[in-house]
Amino acid sequence: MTIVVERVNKVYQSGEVDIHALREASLNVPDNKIVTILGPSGSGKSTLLNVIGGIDRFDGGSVRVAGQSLENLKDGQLTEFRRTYAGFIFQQYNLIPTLTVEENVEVGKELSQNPLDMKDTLEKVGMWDKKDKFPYQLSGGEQQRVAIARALIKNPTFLLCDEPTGALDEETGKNILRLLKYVNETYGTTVLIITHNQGIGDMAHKVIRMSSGEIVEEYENENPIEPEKVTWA
Ligand SMILES: Nc1ncnc2c1ncn2[C@@H]1O[C@H](COP(=O)(O)OP(=O)(O)OP(=O)(O)O)[C@@H](O)[C@H]1O
Repeated sequence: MTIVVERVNKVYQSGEVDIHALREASLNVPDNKIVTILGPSGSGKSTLLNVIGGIDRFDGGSVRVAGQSLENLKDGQLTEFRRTYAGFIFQQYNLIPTLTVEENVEVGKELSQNPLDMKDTLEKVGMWDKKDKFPYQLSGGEQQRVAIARALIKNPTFLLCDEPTGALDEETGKNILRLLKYVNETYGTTVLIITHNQGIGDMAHKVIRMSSGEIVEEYENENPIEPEKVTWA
């Protein structure tokens, strides 16, 4: 099991008010699977991803990822864990505007002790021929490919994707989903995808629905559909 989350709570203090971003959240993610996380805005999806990826600490419960219990790790160890195992992909790509495609991906490579080959990785995402371009010279879909390459070159155990197609049109978005599926199948990388697009759930092996910090639904798809066939919403 790549990821085991058990009764995790996360509380943010906002002035006098406590915000329960996660309430007793429990979840198992088997190895090499694609998991989609659905739920309304503010339901705790990003918080769950950040907890699993070692970005956020949590308030009780346990998270076991790639054989490590995150609640027991000191800050430096948590940073090391994040660098070694987790690849992050965001809606807004977060590329460094003053660096070329190759230099942006190099940033990911430098974080890893066991990186993949640069040319191989950029070829896999279809961006080798644009390796000397800057982000502003690329379309949204191309920028997201670079962001995926930056995460992928670390050779992570799992990819955490927060609305990876949220800024993209249907055709480009489906291309990105196809790439994520390809990465899952080729490298055995576990892929977690947060989305507001219900249809994306149909291409996942497992679907989780969150509401008010709780995981309220969890089911497995026997036959996940191809990304091209996803109903776009
Ligand atoms: N750093 C923070 N400080 C205070 N409250 C926070 C913080 N981060 C998240 N929250 C609150 O925790 C709750 C869960 O937020 P989270 O971002 O996990 O939800 P989400 O489901 O990912 O939402 P969205 O779909 O809008 O991104 C929300 O009420 C949010 O306002």
